[in-house]
Amino acid sequence: MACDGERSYGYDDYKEAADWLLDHIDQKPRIAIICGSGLGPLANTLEEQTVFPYEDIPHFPRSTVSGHAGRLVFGRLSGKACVCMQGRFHFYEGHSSSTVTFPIRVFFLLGVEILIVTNAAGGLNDKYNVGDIMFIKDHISMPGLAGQNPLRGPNDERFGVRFPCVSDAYDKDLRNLALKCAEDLGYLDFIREGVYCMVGGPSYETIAECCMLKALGADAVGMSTVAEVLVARHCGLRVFGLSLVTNKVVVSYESQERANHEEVLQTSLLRARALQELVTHLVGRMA
Ligand SMILES: O=P(O)(O)O[C@@H]1C[C@H](O)[C@@H](CO)O1
Ligand SMILES: Nc1nc2[nH]cnc2c(=O)[nH]1
Repeated sequence: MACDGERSYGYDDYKEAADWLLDHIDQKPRIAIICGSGLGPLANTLEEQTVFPYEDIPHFPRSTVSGHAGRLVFGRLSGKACVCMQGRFHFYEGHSSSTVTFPIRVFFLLGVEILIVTNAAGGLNDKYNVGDIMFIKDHISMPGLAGQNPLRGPNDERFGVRFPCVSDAYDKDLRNLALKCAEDLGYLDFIREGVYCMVGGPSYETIAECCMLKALGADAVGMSTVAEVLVARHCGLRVFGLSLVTNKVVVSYESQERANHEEVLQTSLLRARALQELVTHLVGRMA
Protein backbone atom coordinates (compact mmCIF):
# COMPACT_ATOMS: atom_id res chain seq x y z
CA MET A 1 0.00 0.00 0.00
CA ALA A 2 1.27 3.48 -0.84
CA CYS A 3 2.27 5.80 1.99
CA ASP A 4 -0.51 8.36 2.58
CA GLY A 5 1.49 10.55 4.97
CA GLU A 6 -0.07 13.75 3.58
CA ARG A 7 -3.66 12.53 3.36
CA SER A 8 -6.32 14.63 5.09
CA TYR A 9 -10.11 14.37 5.17
CA GLY A 10 -12.97 16.86 5.19
CA TYR A 11 -16.34 16.79 6.97
CA ASP A 12 -18.05 15.28 3.90
CA ASP A 13 -15.73 12.25 3.93
CA TYR A 14 -16.52 11.41 7.56
CA LYS A 15 -20.22 12.03 6.92
CA GLU A 16 -20.31 9.78 3.86
CA ALA A 17 -18.68 6.94 5.81
CA ALA A 18 -21.04 7.45 8.76
CA ASP A 19 -24.16 7.67 6.56
CA TRP A 20 -23.14 4.51 4.67
CA LEU A 21 -22.76 2.66 7.97
CA LEU A 22 -26.07 4.01 9.31
CA ASP A 23 -27.76 2.65 6.18
CA HIS A 24 -26.33 -0.81 6.94
CA ILE A 25 -26.83 -1.20 10.71
CA ASP A 26 -29.94 -1.70 12.83
CA GLN A 27 -28.85 0.11 15.95
CA LYS A 28 -26.54 3.06 16.58
CA PRO A 29 -23.64 2.20 18.91
CA ARG A 30 -22.98 4.37 21.98
CA ILE A 31 -19.64 2.73 22.73
CA ALA A 32 -16.67 2.22 20.39
CA ILE A 33 -13.80 -0.11 21.20
CA ILE A 34 -10.42 -0.04 19.44
CA CYS A 35 -8.64 -3.38 19.67
CA GLY A 36 -4.85 -3.14 19.88
CA SER A 37 -2.24 -5.60 18.58
CA GLY A 38 -3.42 -9.14 19.19
CA LEU A 39 -6.49 -7.89 21.11
CA GLY A 40 -8.85 -8.27 18.15
CA PRO A 41 -10.53 -11.46 19.51
CA LEU A 42 -12.48 -9.17 21.83
CA ALA A 43 -14.60 -8.15 18.84
CA ASN A 44 -15.50 -11.80 18.17
CA THR A 45 -17.40 -11.91 21.47
CA LEU A 46 -20.00 -9.36 20.32
CA GLU A 47 -23.50 -10.78 19.91
CA GLU A 48 -25.76 -10.16 16.89
CA GLN A 49 -22.76 -9.15 14.80
CA THR A 50 -22.73 -7.13 11.61
CA VAL A 51 -19.23 -7.02 10.14
CA PHE A 52 -17.78 -4.63 7.56
CA PRO A 53 -14.28 -5.08 6.11
CA TYR A 54 -12.63 -1.66 6.05
CA GLU A 55 -12.36 -1.75 2.25
CA ASP A 56 -16.18 -1.83 1.94
CA ILE A 57 -16.69 1.43 3.87
CA PRO A 58 -16.38 4.69 1.90
CA HIS A 59 -13.06 6.47 2.59
CA PHE A 60 -12.07 4.01 5.33
CA PRO A 61 -8.30 3.36 5.48
CA ARG A 62 -6.78 -0.16 5.24
CA SER A 63 -4.96 -1.95 8.05
CA THR A 64 -1.56 -3.50 7.19
CA VAL A 65 -0.21 -4.87 10.50
CA SER A 66 -0.19 -8.53 11.57
CA GLY A 67 -2.59 -8.94 14.51
CA HIS A 68 -4.94 -6.28 13.05
CA ALA A 69 -7.73 -7.87 10.98
CA GLY A 70 -9.18 -4.74 9.34
CA ARG A 71 -12.90 -4.99 10.12
CA LEU A 72 -15.55 -2.96 11.90
CA VAL A 73 -17.72 -5.22 14.03
CA PHE A 74 -21.08 -3.91 15.23
CA GLY A 75 -23.05 -5.85 17.83
CA ARG A 76 -23.96 -6.16 21.47
CA LEU A 77 -21.61 -6.51 24.41
CA SER A 78 -23.28 -7.04 27.78
CA GLY A 79 -26.51 -6.07 26.01
CA LYS A 80 -25.15 -2.67 24.89
CA ALA A 81 -24.82 -1.59 21.27
CA CYS A 82 -21.10 -1.31 20.48
CA VAL A 83 -18.77 -1.03 17.53
CA CYS A 84 -15.31 -2.62 17.59
CA MET A 85 -12.37 -1.75 15.40
CA GLN A 86 -10.62 -5.03 14.77
CA GLY A 87 -7.41 -3.45 13.59
CA ARG A 88 -6.26 0.14 13.89
CA PHE A 89 -4.02 2.46 11.90
CA HIS A 90 -0.52 3.54 12.93
CA PHE A 91 1.80 6.34 11.85
CA TYR A 92 4.56 3.85 11.23
CA GLU A 93 2.46 2.29 8.45
CA GLY A 94 2.93 5.59 6.63
CA HIS A 95 -0.52 6.94 7.45
CA SER A 96 -1.15 10.63 8.16
CA SER A 97 -2.57 11.49 11.59
CA SER A 98 -5.79 12.30 9.73
CA THR A 99 -5.96 8.72 8.46
CA VAL A 100 -5.02 7.23 11.84
CA THR A 101 -7.93 9.06 13.46
CA PHE A 102 -10.45 8.85 10.61
CA PRO A 103 -12.66 6.26 12.39
CA ILE A 104 -13.00 8.39 15.52
CA ARG A 105 -14.89 11.20 13.77
CA VAL A 106 -17.01 8.61 11.97
CA PHE A 107 -17.89 7.12 15.38
CA PHE A 108 -18.78 10.59 16.65
CA LEU A 109 -21.14 11.08 13.70
CA LEU A 110 -22.68 7.67 14.41
CA GLY A 111 -23.59 8.91 17.89
CA VAL A 112 -20.83 7.20 19.88
CA GLU A 113 -20.27 8.80 23.31
CA ILE A 114 -17.63 6.58 24.90
CA LEU A 115 -14.37 5.33 23.41
CA ILE A 116 -12.48 2.37 24.86
CA VAL A 117 -8.92 2.17 23.49
CA THR A 118 -6.62 -0.78 24.02
CA ASN A 119 -3.04 -1.31 23.00
CA ALA A 120 -0.03 -3.52 23.45
CA ALA A 121 2.85 -1.71 25.13
CA GLY A 122 6.33 -2.22 26.50
CA GLY A 123 6.63 -1.94 30.29
CA LEU A 124 8.98 0.84 31.43
CA ASN A 125 8.01 0.85 35.11
CA ASP A 126 10.31 -1.53 37.04
CA LYS A 127 7.34 -2.82 39.04
CA TYR A 128 5.40 -3.91 35.98
CA ASN A 129 5.33 -7.54 34.82
CA VAL A 130 4.62 -8.98 31.40
CA GLY A 131 0.86 -9.62 31.29
CA ASP A 132 -0.05 -6.66 33.51
CA ILE A 133 -2.92 -4.47 32.36
CA MET A 134 -2.29 -0.76 32.85
CA PHE A 135 -5.26 1.61 33.00
CA ILE A 136 -4.05 4.75 31.28
CA LYS A 137 -4.34 7.81 33.51
CA ASP A 138 -2.40 10.16 31.22
CA HIS A 139 -0.11 10.17 28.23
CA ILE A 140 3.06 11.68 26.85
CA SER A 141 3.04 12.16 23.11
CA MET A 142 6.54 12.26 21.65
CA PRO A 143 5.19 13.03 18.12
CA GLY A 144 2.76 15.58 19.59
CA LEU A 145 5.48 17.43 21.46
CA ALA A 146 7.39 17.58 18.17
CA GLY A 147 4.44 19.12 16.31
CA GLN A 148 2.70 15.99 15.01
CA ASN A 149 -0.65 16.64 16.71
CA PRO A 150 -3.66 15.15 14.86
CA LEU A 151 -5.57 18.40 15.45
CA ARG A 152 -2.95 20.43 13.57
CA GLY A 153 -4.41 22.33 10.63
CA PRO A 154 -7.71 24.15 10.09
CA ASN A 155 -10.16 23.48 12.93
CA ASP A 156 -13.65 22.28 12.04
CA GLU A 157 -15.95 23.63 14.77
CA ARG A 158 -18.51 20.92 13.94
CA PHE A 159 -16.13 18.53 15.72
CA GLY A 160 -14.73 20.70 18.50
CA VAL A 161 -12.89 23.79 19.66
CA ARG A 162 -9.55 25.08 18.38
CA PHE A 163 -7.69 24.62 21.68
CA PRO A 164 -9.07 21.61 23.56
CA CYS A 165 -8.00 20.97 27.14
CA VAL A 166 -6.65 17.46 27.66
CA SER A 167 -5.66 17.44 31.32
CA ASP A 168 -8.69 15.17 31.80
CA ALA A 169 -8.18 13.11 28.64
CA TYR A 170 -8.73 9.78 30.40
CA ASP A 171 -12.05 9.76 32.24
CA LYS A 172 -11.55 9.25 35.99
CA ASP A 173 -15.06 7.88 36.60
CA LEU A 174 -14.63 5.26 33.88
CA ARG A 175 -11.24 4.33 35.33
CA ASN A 176 -12.71 3.94 38.80
CA LEU A 177 -15.52 1.83 37.39
CA ALA A 178 -12.94 -0.35 35.62
CA LEU A 179 -11.08 -0.76 38.91
CA LYS A 180 -14.28 -1.99 40.56
CA CYS A 181 -14.79 -4.44 37.67
CA ALA A 182 -11.20 -5.68 38.04
CA GLU A 183 -11.81 -6.18 41.76
CA ASP A 184 -15.03 -8.14 41.09
CA LEU A 185 -13.15 -10.36 38.66
CA GLY A 186 -10.22 -10.93 41.04
CA TYR A 187 -7.77 -9.23 38.67
CA LEU A 188 -6.28 -6.60 40.96
CA ASP A 189 -2.94 -8.48 41.14
CA PHE A 190 -2.18 -7.56 37.56
CA ILE A 191 -3.92 -4.20 37.23
CA ARG A 192 -1.83 -1.00 37.22
CA GLU A 193 -2.55 2.64 36.61
CA GLY A 194 0.02 4.68 34.72
CA VAL A 195 1.26 6.96 31.99
CA TYR A 196 1.42 5.76 28.39
CA CYS A 197 4.08 7.25 26.13
CA MET A 198 3.52 7.26 22.40
CA VAL A 199 6.48 7.01 20.04
CA GLY A 200 6.37 6.89 16.24
CA GLY A 201 7.86 3.41 15.69
CA PRO A 202 8.14 1.03 13.93
CA SER A 203 11.57 0.37 15.44
CA TYR A 204 11.44 -0.42 19.13
CA GLU A 205 13.32 1.85 21.51
CA THR A 206 17.05 1.91 22.01
CA ILE A 207 18.35 1.35 25.53
CA ALA A 208 19.13 5.06 25.88
CA GLU A 209 15.60 5.96 24.72
CA CYS A 210 14.05 3.57 27.26
CA CYS A 211 16.11 5.15 30.05
CA MET A 212 15.00 8.60 28.90
CA LEU A 213 11.29 7.64 28.77
CA LYS A 214 11.51 6.18 32.28
CA ALA A 215 13.13 9.38 33.53
CA LEU A 216 10.31 11.38 31.90
CA GLY A 217 7.76 9.55 34.02
CA ALA A 218 6.27 7.15 31.48
CA ASP A 219 5.21 3.70 32.69
CA ALA A 220 4.58 2.03 29.33
CA VAL A 221 5.54 2.79 25.74
CA GLY A 222 3.72 2.05 22.51
CA MET A 223 3.04 3.23 18.97
CA SER A 224 -0.64 4.14 18.94
CA THR A 225 -3.65 5.39 20.94
CA VAL A 226 -2.69 9.02 21.63
CA ALA A 227 -3.83 10.48 18.30
CA GLU A 228 -7.15 8.60 18.59
CA VAL A 229 -7.65 9.90 22.13
CA LEU A 230 -6.90 13.52 21.19
CA VAL A 231 -9.40 13.46 18.33
CA ALA A 232 -11.98 11.70 20.52
CA ARG A 233 -11.61 14.29 23.29
CA HIS A 234 -11.79 17.10 20.72
CA CYS A 235 -15.28 15.95 19.75
CA GLY A 236 -16.34 15.31 23.34
CA LEU A 237 -16.14 11.53 23.65
CA ARG A 238 -15.32 10.13 27.09
CA VAL A 239 -12.27 7.88 26.97
CA PHE A 240 -11.14 4.80 28.85
CA GLY A 241 -7.74 3.44 27.80
CA LEU A 242 -5.74 0.40 28.75
CA SER A 243 -2.35 -1.01 27.81
CA LEU A 244 -1.48 -4.67 27.95
CA VAL A 245 2.18 -4.91 28.99
CA THR A 246 3.39 -7.44 26.43
CA ASN A 247 7.11 -7.11 27.15
CA LYS A 248 9.51 -5.34 29.45
CA VAL A 249 11.69 -2.83 27.69
CA VAL A 250 15.43 -3.42 27.68
CA VAL A 251 17.38 -0.96 29.83
CA SER A 252 20.72 -2.76 30.24
CA TYR A 253 23.51 -3.10 27.70
CA GLU A 254 24.23 -6.54 29.25
CA SER A 255 20.72 -7.86 28.51
CA GLN A 256 20.18 -10.54 25.88
CA GLU A 257 16.44 -9.66 25.62
CA ARG A 258 15.24 -8.27 22.28
CA ALA A 259 11.82 -6.62 21.78
CA ASN A 260 9.86 -8.35 19.00
CA HIS A 261 6.32 -8.32 17.63
CA GLU A 262 5.91 -12.11 18.07
CA GLU A 263 6.30 -11.73 21.84
CA VAL A 264 3.75 -8.90 21.72
CA LEU A 265 1.21 -11.12 19.93
CA GLN A 266 1.92 -14.13 22.21
CA THR A 267 1.38 -12.17 25.42
CA SER A 268 -1.81 -10.70 23.97
CA LEU A 269 -3.08 -14.23 23.42
CA LEU A 270 -2.32 -15.18 27.03
CA ARG A 271 -4.30 -12.24 28.39
CA ALA A 272 -7.01 -12.20 25.70
CA ARG A 273 -9.61 -13.80 27.94
CA ALA A 274 -8.98 -11.58 30.96
CA LEU A 275 -9.13 -8.51 28.74
CA GLN A 276 -12.36 -9.63 27.17
CA GLU A 277 -13.93 -10.26 30.56
CA LEU A 278 -12.77 -6.92 31.91
CA VAL A 279 -14.07 -4.91 28.96
CA THR A 280 -17.32 -6.89 28.85
CA HIS A 281 -17.89 -6.29 32.57
CA LEU A 282 -17.02 -2.61 32.23
CA VAL A 283 -19.40 -2.06 29.31
CA GLY A 284 -22.11 -3.90 31.26
CA ARG A 285 -21.72 -1.53 34.21
CA MET A 286 -21.64 1.68 32.16
CA ALA A 287 -24.71 3.83 32.74
O1 LIG B 1 -1.87 -1.21 17.97
P1 LIG B 1 -0.98 -1.41 19.15
O2 LIG B 1 -0.54 -0.13 19.78
O3 LIG B 1 -1.56 -2.37 20.16
O4 LIG B 1 0.33 -2.13 18.60
C1 LIG B 1 1.56 -2.24 19.31
C2 LIG B 1 2.48 -1.16 18.83
C3 LIG B 1 2.93 -1.74 17.51
O5 LIG B 1 1.96 -1.64 16.52
C4 LIG B 1 3.11 -3.16 17.81
C5 LIG B 1 4.50 -3.42 18.22
O6 LIG B 1 4.70 -4.77 18.47
O7 LIG B 1 2.22 -3.41 18.92
N1 LIG C 1 7.26 1.29 21.19
C1 LIG C 1 6.93 0.12 21.67
N2 LIG C 1 5.75 -0.41 21.34
C2 LIG C 1 5.46 -1.61 21.85
N3 LIG C 1 4.34 -2.34 21.68
C3 LIG C 1 4.50 -3.47 22.41
N4 LIG C 1 5.70 -3.46 23.04
C4 LIG C 1 6.30 -2.31 22.70
C5 LIG C 1 7.56 -1.72 23.05
O1 LIG C 1 8.38 -2.26 23.78
N5 LIG C 1 7.81 -0.51 22.50
